Formats: sequence, structure tokens, C-alpha cells
Amino acid sequence: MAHSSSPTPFTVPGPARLAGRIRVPGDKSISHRSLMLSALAVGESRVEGLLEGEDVLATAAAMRAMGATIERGDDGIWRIYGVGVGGLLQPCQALDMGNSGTSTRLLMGLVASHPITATFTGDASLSARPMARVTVPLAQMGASIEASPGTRLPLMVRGACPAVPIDYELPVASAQVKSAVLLAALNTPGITRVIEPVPTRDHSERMLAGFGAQLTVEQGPRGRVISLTGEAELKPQSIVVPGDPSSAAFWMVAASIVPGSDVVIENVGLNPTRAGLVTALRMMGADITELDARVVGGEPVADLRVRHATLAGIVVPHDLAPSMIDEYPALFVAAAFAEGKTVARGAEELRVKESDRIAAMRAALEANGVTTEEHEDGLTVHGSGGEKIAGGGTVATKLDHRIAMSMTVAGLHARNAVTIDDIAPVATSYPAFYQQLETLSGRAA
Ligand SMILES: O=C(O)C1=C[C@@H](OP(=O)(O)O)[C@@H](O)[C@H](O)C1
Ligand SMILES: C=C(OP(=O)(O)O)C(=O)O
Repeated sequence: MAHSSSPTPFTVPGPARLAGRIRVPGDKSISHRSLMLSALAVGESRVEGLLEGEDVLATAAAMRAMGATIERGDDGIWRIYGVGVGGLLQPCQALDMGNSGTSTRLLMGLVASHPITATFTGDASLSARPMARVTVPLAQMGASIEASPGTRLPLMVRGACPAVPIDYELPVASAQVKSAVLLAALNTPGITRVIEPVPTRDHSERMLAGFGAQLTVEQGPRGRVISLTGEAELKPQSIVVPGDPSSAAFWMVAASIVPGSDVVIENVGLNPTRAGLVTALRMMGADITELDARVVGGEPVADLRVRHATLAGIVVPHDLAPSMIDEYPALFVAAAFAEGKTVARGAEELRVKESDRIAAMRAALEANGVTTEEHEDGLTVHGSGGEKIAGGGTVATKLDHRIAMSMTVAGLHARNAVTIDDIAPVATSYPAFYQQLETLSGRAA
């Protein structure tokens, strides 16, 4: 499942204003969950608008390896025939998770309460990421885990059957950890509770309820309390996946920074637990209009019209961090073109993504003439006041799709060409990104 092992360099083809309409691919978080829950329902589920990126395909391959039938029809609709909660089969081979943290951590949860053993492997980026945040609660539920030093991949989970329900307060604001525990809870007798002091994306809760699981969410003194009754029976569903706000982020920033741009980004998911970048960009003065607000697949969605605007630096509110955690690289690019400085702190989680996104973005921006200051928990970026940045540098993407796409956007308003050392990782979340860039910049053949 890992993308091509030979790097694919890319030189951003000079300044271009962006104009036109674009439809972003399906939401990655919702796509993963739609495959996993469909694979645990008995009967046929259908998923429309699934993100067909490498990360989601890794989840599909793993669910097949554990017994589900998953097919893509010629109509683009995915049909999934599930095995039922408790019915996952022992995979014959290690599950190759490629570059995908979400696949790994959520599937570890599923395996943890089934009578099976699975080994998880991944690429160099994923193998460097911390897994203890998930193994700790799963071990409390009874799973046995053998991991590489530092609780990293390759890692083996031997499920407990029956697993034991726990009350678990998240020590880190992570939807992946929350979801791992909730997915393990599905095949665990009794009620499992997750206490979430800081709200994170709530797609698991929404979708579990949609599939018929008994789930309640209450506000307690220590935060949101999500209670799930185990040994659930999931009913097959028809799911429409809304567009990914994390993918829309690149066009929101690109249209904001390149003079003359005017873009409509269609079908963008605006779940409040995901929409932090829209808030931050508006605070900076971005011109973003929501058109045709509607509900798709139980999630709020709108088309976003974004026009070039003069941006001003801000202090990014800490409490926005969980709702824009994957969008910081794009936000740092917006900051590089703002008037004055932008200070983003309270985002130490960025250090354990596909790359250390604080260090990687600092190096990438500095290599292209942008002044920054690195903090343990964030970055300060000094903006150009709307002028082109110097450019001319090469970006080390570190197997991180979001670094590649963010710095491609920066290259759209630079005096000298920006080179990205490897754009292959973009296929993990946004296979059509470079094609759509050609369309929006009027360079399509
Ligand atoms: O649950 C999810 O689908 C995700 C949660 C976030 O990770 P954390 O849980 O580590 O914050 C995010 O960065 C990732 O891209 C997707
Ligand atoms: C952090 C990300 O994904 P994952 O954790 O699934 O690798 C991301 O897509 O930015």
C-alpha cells in the first residue's frame, strides 16, 4: 500500500491566479470509518464519494484481509458486505498500513476485542509515529501488544475476547485514540466510556449512532463523556461522504494569497469539529463565502467561494487547534503572505504527524525566504505583506502529503520557482491535487 518508493520531484510552475470551480475528494476520516463500520454490519452497505487515496485503500485492504467483501462498482459506488461485530477473521499476513495513522490506530482498536491476532506494518514515516497512546487503553481492555522499541510499528495486537469495558479519559486531544477505544468497545460486553476534555472530530460518534450502536454523548465536569454499549448489532447503511475540508484548505489558502484569484470549492464538509481553518483565515481577513449550505451524509456541507484578500497576521487561538490540526501547514503558508506576524502555539501534536510538521514547515519556509521562529508547540511566521516570497528553495517533504501540497501553494506566489523533493505522498489523501491545480491555474491541456 505504500506509495512509490522512488521520489517524484516537482517544480511549481510559477505564479498563476486561480479561477474556476473545483470539487474536493471525499473526507478521509469519514471514508476510513465508513469502510470499517460497514465491514462490521451484516448485509450490504453502500458508500458514495469515498476518498480513493492510498490511506483509505489501506483500510479497505485490511478489512478485506479480516473477512469483509469490499467492491467498487463501475458507478463509483463502493459496496461492502460486512461480517458482523465479533466476526472479524484472523488476517493471514501482516496488515500494511502504508502511511496512514488513522488506519493503524482505529484498526488496532477493532482487533483488540476480537479473538484474532494482527501485525501492523507501515512506511518509514508511520513506523516513526507513537502508538502508546492507543496501546495503553487497549491493554487496559485486555489486549496483548508486542511493539517495536518506543511502542512503534511493526506492532502486534492479540485481541481479548471478551475484552473488558473501561472508563478512559483522553490524555491527549486525539480523535484517533477516542475512536480506537470506541471501536474496541463495539465487541466488548458492558458500557465503555471515553471522556474527552477537549473536543475532537466527532465522525466516529455520528457514524456509530447512524449504524445503530447505542451511544450517548453528555457534557460532564471533565468534558464530553461518550458512552457506548458493547456487543452492538450494526445495521448496514448507505453513506454519502462529504468533501474533505483538509483538502479544501489548500485552495482556500491558494485563492487567498494569489492576487486576482476567485475560486468556488464545492461540497466542503463544515462539521464544527473540522472547520477551524475557516475561522482562522477569516480572522486574518480572508474573503470566504458559504454558498448553498446543506447537509450531506449527516454532516454540514457548503460550497466555498474564496477570493484573493489582504491577510493580516494573527495569534491563532489555542482552542482552534483540534478543529484545524491537519491544516496548520496550510495556515503557515497563509501566514507567510500576511501583513505582520502570525503566532501559532499550543499545537505540539504537529510534531507527531506524518512528519514533525513544525520543523518541516519551518525548514521549508526558511528555504524559500520566509522568516520563522520555532517553538516547542508551534511556529511564528513573519509575513510578506502580500508580496511574493523569494522562493527558489527545495522543500524536503519527509513523506508528508500536507507539506508537499502546502509548499506547492506557497510556490504559486513566489519570485523564483519552488521545488518539492517528492510529491508521491500526495496520493495518500488527494490523488487529483496536481490535476486540479492545472485546471484552476488555466494550464490544463
Ligand atoms: O481520527 C481521524 O480521522 C484523524 C484524527 C487526527 O489525528 P489525531 O487523532 O492524532 O489528532 C488527524 O490528524 C488525522 O488526519 C485524522
Ligand atoms: C495526520 C494525518 O493523517 P494520519 O494520522 O491518518 O496519517 C493527515 O492526514 O494529516
